[in-house]
Amino acid sequence: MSSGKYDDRGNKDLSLGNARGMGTATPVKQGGKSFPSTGGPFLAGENMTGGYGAGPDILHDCTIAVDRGEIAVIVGPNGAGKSTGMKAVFGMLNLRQGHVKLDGEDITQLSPQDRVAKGMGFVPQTSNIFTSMTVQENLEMGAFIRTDDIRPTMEQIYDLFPILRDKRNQAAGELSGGQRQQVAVGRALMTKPKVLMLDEPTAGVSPIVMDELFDRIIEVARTGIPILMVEQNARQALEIADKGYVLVQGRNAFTGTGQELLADPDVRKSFLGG
Ligand SMILES: Nc1ncnc2c1ncn2[C@@H]1O[C@H](COP(=O)(O)OP(=O)(O)OP(=O)(O)O)[C@@H](O)[C@H]1O
Repeated sequence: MSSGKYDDRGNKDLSLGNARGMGTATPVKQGGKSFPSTGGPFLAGENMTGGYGAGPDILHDCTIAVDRGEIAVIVGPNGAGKSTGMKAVFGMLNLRQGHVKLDGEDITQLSPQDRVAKGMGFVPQTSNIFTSMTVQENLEMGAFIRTDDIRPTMEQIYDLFPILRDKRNQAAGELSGGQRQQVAVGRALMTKPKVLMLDEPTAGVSPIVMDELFDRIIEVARTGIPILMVEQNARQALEIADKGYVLVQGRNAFTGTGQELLADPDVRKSFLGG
């Protein structure tokens, strides 16, 4: 398994303001146990409280964020509100309290479409590809907001996911689970996002395919795109995470670096199977 510390591996794009080592280390002020963190996340949902429609609150003062050049992972039990937190950051929930900030700008009131135009890419957990369209058509659909030449981006995506080049004329619905997830991530990359959000990118795939997908995700992060993702495979995901959030019942229970969370006895006992 690869480590989340990838900025010494020749990532030329990380010069754009990697927040690591800048500012003073301060504890994250939120519910639950936290570890020191550096300031200035690139994308953050801060102190979010809200639910679906007129229903009860699912999120309670919940904060999730990702820094420049980093991978942040959200883990927690089923029903903890991980997907809801992602939807809130993407603008699919009306927050009663809290803010969403992108590169310092308050985008809480923007629609999901406007957030995409601002540089956010989101791969939802389900229905994230057009199964009856070919792989290439899926990628073209991903570029719907662009008016410039999309071919160079498509070539980059085929370089990143070579199997998609081989299967570009095949219906996406005929691909394996892991390959479909590559189509979904590739489609989101077609907008040339500044930040990528992934909701359970390894859902339903074998451990080997999961490792491959994580390696590809690390590669995407190395191109300079911060990644905020939800994962069921908590231990493996925290291994590649710069930052981790453990959510329980819509609240922050533990926050720290991936390594801190993996080493924490309480986190291990309750969420990582000892
Ligand atoms: N569209 C919806 N309308 C109403 N309630 C919802 C909706 N989606 C999710 N919920 C509720 O919100 C709570 C949190 O669900 P959510 O899917 O965010 O959890 P999760 O941590 O992502 O879980 P899982 O790991 O099972 O995907 C649950 O009680 C769920 O029933």
